[in-house]
Amino acid sequence: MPDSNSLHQDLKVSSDDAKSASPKTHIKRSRLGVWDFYEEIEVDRPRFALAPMLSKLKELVDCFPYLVRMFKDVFSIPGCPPLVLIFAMAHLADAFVPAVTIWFQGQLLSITQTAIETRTVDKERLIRIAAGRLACTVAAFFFDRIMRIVGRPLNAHIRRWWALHCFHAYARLDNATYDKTEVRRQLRDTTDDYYGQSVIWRTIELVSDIVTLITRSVAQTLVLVQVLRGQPDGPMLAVLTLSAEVLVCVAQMPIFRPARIWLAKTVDHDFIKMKGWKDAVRGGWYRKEFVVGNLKEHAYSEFKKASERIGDKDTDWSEWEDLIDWPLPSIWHAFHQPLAQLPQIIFTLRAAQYPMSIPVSLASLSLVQNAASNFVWSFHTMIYRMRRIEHQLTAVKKVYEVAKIPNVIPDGTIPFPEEASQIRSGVALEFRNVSFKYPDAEKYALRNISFSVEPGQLCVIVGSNGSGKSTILKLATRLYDPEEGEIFFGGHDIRTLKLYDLRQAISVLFQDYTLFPLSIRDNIAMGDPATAHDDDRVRLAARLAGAESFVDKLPDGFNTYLEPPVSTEYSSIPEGQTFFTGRKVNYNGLREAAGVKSTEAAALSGGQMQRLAVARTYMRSVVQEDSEVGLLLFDEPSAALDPAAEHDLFDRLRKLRGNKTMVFSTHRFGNLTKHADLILYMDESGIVESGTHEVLLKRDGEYAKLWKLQAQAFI
Ligand SMILES: Nc1ncnc2c1ncn2[C@@H]1O[C@H](COP(=O)(O)OP(=O)(O)OP(=O)(O)O)[C@@H](O)[C@H]1O
Repeated sequence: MPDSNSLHQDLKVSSDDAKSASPKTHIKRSRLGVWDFYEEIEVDRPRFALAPMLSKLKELVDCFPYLVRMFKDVFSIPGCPPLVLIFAMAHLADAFVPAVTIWFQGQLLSITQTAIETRTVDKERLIRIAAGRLACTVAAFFFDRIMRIVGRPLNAHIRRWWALHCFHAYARLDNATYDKTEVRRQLRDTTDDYYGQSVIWRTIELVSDIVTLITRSVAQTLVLVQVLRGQPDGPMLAVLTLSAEVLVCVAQMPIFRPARIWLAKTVDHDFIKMKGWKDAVRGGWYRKEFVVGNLKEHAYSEFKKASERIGDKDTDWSEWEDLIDWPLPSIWHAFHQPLAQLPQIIFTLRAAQYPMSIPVSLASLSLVQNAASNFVWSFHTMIYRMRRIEHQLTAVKKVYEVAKIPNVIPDGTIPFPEEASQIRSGVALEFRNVSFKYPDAEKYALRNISFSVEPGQLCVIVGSNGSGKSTILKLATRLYDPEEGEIFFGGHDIRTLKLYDLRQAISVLFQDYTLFPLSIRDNIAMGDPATAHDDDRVRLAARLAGAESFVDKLPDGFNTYLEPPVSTEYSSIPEGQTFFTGRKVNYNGLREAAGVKSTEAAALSGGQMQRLAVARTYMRSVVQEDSEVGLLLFDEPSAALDPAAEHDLFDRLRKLRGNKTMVFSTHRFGNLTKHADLILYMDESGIVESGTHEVLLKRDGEYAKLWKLQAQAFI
């Protein structure tokens, strides 16, 4: 583990100033192990020492409205207000227990003093004090129980509400927005569950802890001052004992931590390679290639070589982060030790000076130290919580801001279609001088593309890899908007149409389709959310796609999960371990009793998975007689199908589509292009040929060449 010295050294040795980020800041780059650390430094940083603390305070103040909103929201969750009140009351009542305990200790001290002076003891008072102390212990236990009992359902209510909030915030994001690095980061910071606790619940706990601890510390101090007022050297002992602790704690307060803007990344090939290999041996989906490729030895040797090259620099960023954020505590700890000894030293000196008061002083020293350790515990806990508050409040702010992340693709206002008949006869699609570049890409994916597909026509796009066929389909569904040019859908510029209506009117099957971690039934049913409940429709869609028979053969049929999203949990004792008694740990009996299968994932072939994806499309566009879909888009829907299944798919699609407009992107012409009303032949420069099969054959250009090449393969 690196220490602060190496951090300091690294920063000093290899820091250099990179290019200016803005007129008032520059970026300082440092090397920390395998990490490149970039920090934004203000050029005209004010000499004013409190500035970083004030920025931190401002940050906290900015988060405050979100905290208020969070509490308002929690109070609006059905069932929560009474639980919150009970929880808060128990917390507050608990805060006064230590102060009452000190008060009883003070009473004991005064009895001791009287006993020394008068040689008599008030027994009744002594019993009352003992009973009072006992009551304090019982009360503390009781309040703790209440907090636990109420906390559990409160957490559950909040978690449920929070899960819905998060789900909605995630689900509403469009593709281009989700792809943005800053959005991914924002989402990652608000992960909805942390050991079953939401950000909201953790914040509530934290805030109530801090309020309780402040109340507890203030109450304790007040009672302590009251009790020690009459004792010789009492206040001085109290001040000395507490100040040492306060000093250390205060130094650790977040406000004393400078506000820094930084990022760290690594370009160390060995570190990245090791991480890649670690993922490869741990992730189940790589195992097949791993085993078949005989990668065991190769992987180990690659990992070992990288590990030897990298040496001790193989540190995750989290280890450096601690040092960057908390460089001070060790210095303060050095002061702490001598300060902590001061009360004893003073006491010894005073005892030598006034030997008669030794018993009382001893009792007050014990009371002070007792109270101090209590106080210090509260204070330390409070500071520890305070360290988290900044992070926690920022998390709450992010929670609400995630729900407001604007989507990159702006919504239109015009409803579509104006009349249902517009859909039934198919919808026209036109690209007019469209150019498009993917975010962060340097090269244009499409340049000046124009074509027009009339309502009800079948258009097939063919051409070389990377020529932009899939991109055309992505732009037609507004996953992205073009940089230049316009796209018309049913005669409207698609940017003016309501996004929901546009996407309702289009059914699309992407080349890189995704099967969701849901049951096969749900995977097909989501093709048409409006009729998702209808099992017969799901079955029919599966039948049309040629999936029904193999799905029925699976042990759980349509309820099969391809990759179970929840895995079976086991105790931490590993399989095969032998106990002291000689018993060997074997989970097979438990697995059998619980009906856990030996392999949890259902294995389907690539073609079978593609049929499921096609079934989803059928569900949406073909099964429904009164379908609202007017344009069907297919991107390589037959890539994983055998020739018979492909022929079947193309044939069925042509027959079932009725009057709907259909656009296909494919490399495998089959007999599809023969039936096409329009064929677009693309290469990297754009659309190079267009027309019907006959026209293009006659032209004897690129399309004709490719067609003949494919036809020859079958002669
Ligand atoms: N998400 C992306 N980000 C950046 N560039 C992309 C992205 N997707 C595709 N591209 C690039 O855009 C260009 C067009 O890609 P597209 O997928 O549309 O081609 P295609 O004709 O469908 O290819 P294929 O026949 O291999 O499926 C390619 O140069 C590709 O590298």
